Amino acid sequence: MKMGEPKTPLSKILTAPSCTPGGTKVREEKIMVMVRVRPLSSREQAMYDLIALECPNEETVVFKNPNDERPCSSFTFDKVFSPTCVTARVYEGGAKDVALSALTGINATIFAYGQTSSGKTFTMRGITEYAIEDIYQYMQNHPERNFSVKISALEIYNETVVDLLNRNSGPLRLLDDPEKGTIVEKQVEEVVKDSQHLKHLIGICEAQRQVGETALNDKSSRSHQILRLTIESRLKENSGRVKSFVASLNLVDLAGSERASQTKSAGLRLREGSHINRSLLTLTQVIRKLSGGKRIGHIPYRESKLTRILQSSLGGNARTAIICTLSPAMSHVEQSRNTLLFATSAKEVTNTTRVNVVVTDQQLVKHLQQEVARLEAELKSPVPTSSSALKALLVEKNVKIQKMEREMGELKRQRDLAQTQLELERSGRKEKKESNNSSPSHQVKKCLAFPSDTILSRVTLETQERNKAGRQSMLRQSVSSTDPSHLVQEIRKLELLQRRLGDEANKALDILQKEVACNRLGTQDAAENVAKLLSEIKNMQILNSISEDIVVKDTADLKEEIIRLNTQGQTIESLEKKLEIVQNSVDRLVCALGDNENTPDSKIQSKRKKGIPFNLTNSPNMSTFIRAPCSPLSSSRRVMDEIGNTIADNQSTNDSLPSSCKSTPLKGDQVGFSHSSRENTPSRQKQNSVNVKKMKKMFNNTLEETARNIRSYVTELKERVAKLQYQKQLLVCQVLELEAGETATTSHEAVDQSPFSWLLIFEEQKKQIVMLWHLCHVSLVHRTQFFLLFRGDPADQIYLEVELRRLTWLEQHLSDLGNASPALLSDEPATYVSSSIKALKQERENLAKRVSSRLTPEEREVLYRKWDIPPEGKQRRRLQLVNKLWTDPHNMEHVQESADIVAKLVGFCESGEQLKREMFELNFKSPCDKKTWMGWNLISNLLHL
Ligand SMILES: Nc1ncnc2c1ncn2[C@@H]1O[C@H](COP(=O)(O)OP(=O)(O)OP(=O)(O)O)[C@@H](O)[C@H]1O
Repeated sequence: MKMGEPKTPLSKILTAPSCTPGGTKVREEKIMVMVRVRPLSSREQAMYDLIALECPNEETVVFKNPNDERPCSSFTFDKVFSPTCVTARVYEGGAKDVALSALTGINATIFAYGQTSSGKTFTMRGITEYAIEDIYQYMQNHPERNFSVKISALEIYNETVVDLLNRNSGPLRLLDDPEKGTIVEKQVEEVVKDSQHLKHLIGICEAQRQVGETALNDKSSRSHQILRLTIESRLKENSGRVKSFVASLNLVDLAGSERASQTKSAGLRLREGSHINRSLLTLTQVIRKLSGGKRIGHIPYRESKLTRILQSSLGGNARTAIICTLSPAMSHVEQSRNTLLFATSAKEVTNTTRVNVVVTDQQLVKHLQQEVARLEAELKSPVPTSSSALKALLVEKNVKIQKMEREMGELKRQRDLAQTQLELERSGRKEKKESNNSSPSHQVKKCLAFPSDTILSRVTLETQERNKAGRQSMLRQSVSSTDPSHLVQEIRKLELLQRRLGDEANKALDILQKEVACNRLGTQDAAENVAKLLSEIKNMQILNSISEDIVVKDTADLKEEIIRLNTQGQTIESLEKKLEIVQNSVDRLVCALGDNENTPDSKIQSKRKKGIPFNLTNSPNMSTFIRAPCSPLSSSRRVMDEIGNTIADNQSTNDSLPSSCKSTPLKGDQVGFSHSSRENTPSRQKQNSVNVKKMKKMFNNTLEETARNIRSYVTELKERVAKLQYQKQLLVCQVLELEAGETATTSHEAVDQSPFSWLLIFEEQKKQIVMLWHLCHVSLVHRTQFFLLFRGDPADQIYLEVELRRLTWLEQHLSDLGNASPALLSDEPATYVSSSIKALKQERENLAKRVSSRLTPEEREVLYRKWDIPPEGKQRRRLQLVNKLWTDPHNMEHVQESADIVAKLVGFCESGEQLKREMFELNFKSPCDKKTWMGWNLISNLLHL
């Protein structure tokens, strides 16, 4: 018989193996329970006993009682062997695997349980014989290992332990060993030479065993017999690895439970029977307690010597198989039922098995030396091994894992995106081939659909260069499907806008000039500057007039259009230069106004300036200026209100003031005298003088602010021109591409069409935008919307570019203001920055209020832990959390997390409101520049009237 490796039926393995500290595997396994029904004995047949048991299949046994009307009860087990099954089949059916486990270092126990004369000894003899054969066969098949087999044997007779290999030793004591469990003191253990020797020794044990005759069995075993084979196996070549195992195979033939009435026992046999029944009862109780699954409460192992010795096999470190033997006779039905109930409990008992590794002295010494060396090294170097340090390492590891998972997610996203782009590109090419006259692409429409009041940032060479490659690629894609007449119409619309801008600039400067002239305000320099401005703006108008003569035809001649646009390109550049000059002029004007008081000239003119407030009320454009450049909350409005109040006060104290004084411009130095002619008291003089000074100061402030607003206005004009120029460039590119035709397009297709190149540009732009948001104190909600919406789709390109330009300009503008002359500084940069910071602070506070309602307590707790927010802090935890959002522009992981949290707080996803690109419409409004844009809107609206 060829020996295979011992196997465990899968159904018996409850849990996956896990590692013990010693490195061996531990697994839980239920006791294997088999039932064997013997044939009717000759005695039973002679008594015409009926068969009460049937085995319909290999797992079921059924009671069949013709005299009983109760329904048949059936029992299922791992294996059921009918009376026709030979012992070899019983062995192969389950006992074999268990027996051979001992060869691989796993303890094993096989025992037979059943009433007297049910066939326990008959079965166990056969099992032992087959096991011995297989064990030695296995050894032969594994020459690389050295095996050693030892045998010990004992019987428990009337609760006395007797050594079957040394009967003269008398009763043996049971001892408790902390490592080995229960051991039998002074028990002889014979080293087995070979299988024959083993069989011989087992024969001696059999011969030594207490056997007696009963009414049911001529050779009834009156004791429990335990044969123990201890098998040690070691690899012949010792490679330093632990490769030695040791395990015991217990082959247990129990004495049979018996009824005195049936066995007709008396005297000695009766006493034996009572001991047997008592120890079997304890076994039954142990099994029943263990079968509950949980080892709660006391397991009465110690109540019998049998259960003490078998303790490790019952719920301990051993694979156990129980063969329950049954007589099929009707006369033994009750005993058989008890046996089956025992078997049913036994199949619920779980053992925990592991490989018993033998560590040789040599290996132990080597291992200990290594351990000592390791401990010494630890002592020398202060490596953190404390639990807190380990915890920190664990956290760090988890963070790394999370990061890697996120990176993986991002990579997957990029891969999917690239694939989608590739597919789009392919289908695009296909469509392009099919029709060259398709409708304008969505992308181009978006490029051209700039709202008229969109404010674009200044076009810088750097930003153009930065994304030139990507943009051109996009343009190439869009051009081929653009209707030429549509392009020309768009160009015309832009030109119209451009002309209107020129008009607006002109009107604004005209107003300024009138004010200055009317009020004789400022120095000679200021007047000159204004005059200069006027001529400059007129110059711009001349440039613009070039395009006014051109009539838009329904069908555009593209060649003409290109030539014209090329010329226009130059004029736009000129216009931009002119605006630059205008802006500088306004700057000088503001400087002149600011310096006015400090110059010698200003002292000379100070007397004249005392009359300015009164003159100002008669200025034809005064109302315009009060309303125009400043918001209703602006300082100029407040100043004018104060002036009005002062005048009212004066008027109330002086009703007889000549009406002409209220409407006719007066010389500054006349003001004081005018009042003093009526009530020329020193106190009144002093009061008037204070009022005039106050008014003068306030008026100067008003003018300065006005000039600054004009400067902002001109800056905005420049922005618009920049935008127009950019749009024109786009259109010129498109027209040129169209003109170049299919050949050029095809040759371009090979260049820079890769979606990956766009993704690189996208990532770069995204980082720049995030940094600029941070520098410009842009709203967190805006950042979140933008960040979550634009994820790298090629159609996002125009939005990213516009945002980048707007922010670049804003940041540049803020730093320009910071570097401007002291006169310019005043409170403007402070207003810009402080108002945006204030708005951001307010926004954070509002978001913090949503933390409790939008996040569950668990989510909050996770976030507090993740973002390192202590329970006790100066601020409330939710505000601390929100204050940490969007604070690290260098860390894209932080940015992503911040966006996710803000999105949740604001409810972008829940509300079902999908974020749409169109919501941006290239028309971003930043909270930090509200005042400036408000002013601009007011001026703009006014001038359009
Ligand atoms: N499966 C079987 N096939 C044929 N004969 C069997 C079978 N099982 C047992 N016998 C016979 O039944 C008789 C009783 O068997 P056995 O001594 O093994 O019972 P037992 O359970 O050990 O009894 P006890 O507990 O009294 O020692 C024996 O003569 C044996 O040969």
